[in-house]
Amino acid sequence: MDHFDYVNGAMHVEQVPMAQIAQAVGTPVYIYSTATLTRHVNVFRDALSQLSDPLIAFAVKANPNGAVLATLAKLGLGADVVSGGELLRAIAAGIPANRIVFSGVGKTAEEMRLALEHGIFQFNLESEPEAEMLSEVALSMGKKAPVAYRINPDVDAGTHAKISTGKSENKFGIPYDRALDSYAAARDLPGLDVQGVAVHIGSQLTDLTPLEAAFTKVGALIEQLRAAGHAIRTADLGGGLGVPYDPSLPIPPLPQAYGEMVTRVTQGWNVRLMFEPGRVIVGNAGALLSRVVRVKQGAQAPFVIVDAAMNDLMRPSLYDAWHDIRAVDPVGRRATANVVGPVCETGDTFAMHRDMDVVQAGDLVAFMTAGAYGATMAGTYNSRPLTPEVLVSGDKWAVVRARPPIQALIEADSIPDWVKD
Ligand SMILES: Cc1ncc(COP(=O)(O)O)c(C=O)c1O
Ligand SMILES: N[C@@H](CCCC[NH3+])C(=O)O
Repeated sequence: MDHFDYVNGAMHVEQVPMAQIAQAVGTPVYIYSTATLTRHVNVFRDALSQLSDPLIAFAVKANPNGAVLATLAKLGLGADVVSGGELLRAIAAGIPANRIVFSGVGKTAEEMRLALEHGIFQFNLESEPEAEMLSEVALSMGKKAPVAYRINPDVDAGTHAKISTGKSENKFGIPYDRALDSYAAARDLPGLDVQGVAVHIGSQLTDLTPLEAAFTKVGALIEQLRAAGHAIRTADLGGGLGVPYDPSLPIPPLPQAYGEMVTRVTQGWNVRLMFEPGRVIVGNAGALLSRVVRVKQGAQAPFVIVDAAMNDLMRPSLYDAWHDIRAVDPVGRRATANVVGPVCETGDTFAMHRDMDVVQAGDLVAFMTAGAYGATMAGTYNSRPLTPEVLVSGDKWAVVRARPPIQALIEADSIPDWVKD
């Protein structure tokens, strides 16, 4: 978090005081650091420097903001997309189609057509019916779709159940034991060009062991597929590397250790390796800035009521996720408090019994490590407008997504005359 730090006692993002952004844009507001994004891309890329021409496809779902994507595009990243919307955002941000991979269990024919029109690098298929549909769509356009099957290796990623994707009971991928049959069927589909294998076992992983187990299974499968006559040229190892949120939990492995493991395990595979990192690129490059509305006495601890809520940052209510909460101008004292938002749900709670900076009404607080799965998962529950987003670079900053006027929420509805009468 070195680009989010205290200068003369007040928190800055690079050279810009957070208070200046709050003053100009209002709160809550997401703030991203270009310097941190750049550093993370370089660290991740350096960790893979032993590999020849890896494709690093940023998982757009982690942060689809156009300015963030354009920053990553400039740094040479590709994109892993899971919808037509993400595909169009990636392309609009300058990510070339030949660096885009399309994941997801529910791609529609329309989304397939869009991706084929743009000429993306690879579709990661997740079922046989999907393969059949893609083949038909490609044929109808006179094309062949480049595909990999995402396999489900039945490996427990050891992360939160709601973000585990590699166990046999999860909806993702094709069962490992049936993979040879699925590939054989895909080879017979005239609209497909079967080029690879893909895997992604979950997110916020804090241990490399399950990743290594999954990759080892991919390596064994590549051998079997080649023996069966498939020309496997790519292997997509997904994303999943965790970032440090809570110092009381095991510290996630660094990209360097991940890169060493990947280099070792994939030796001799003779494929182009692909990666889909999300959180590790953007997580610590963002914070959610919020203002304390009031502090209310509680039975055990005071409730710090802030103007951000579960609709702005869903992770605590959805996964009991822990985000560090810091005063932007700390007074130098700490105490135990509960931090909650204004939404009418008990789940609108960011922290309970948290030892934190003492704050009072009007103070600014920053929710750290909010650059991944923050703004992208926001909604308008309780008729709250979507949170604006700001990108900082050195001493420059810009609003990269404006706060929509409340009126826009109301005007979005149309009331038919027969309801009014
Ligand atoms: C297919 C796929 N690729 C990549 C990612 C990115 O994961 P992470 O943000 O954990 O790196 C995800 C999300 O878990 C995913 O579902
Ligand atoms: N939304 C999740 C990550 C989901 C990963 C998507 N496959 C989180 O905030 O941790």
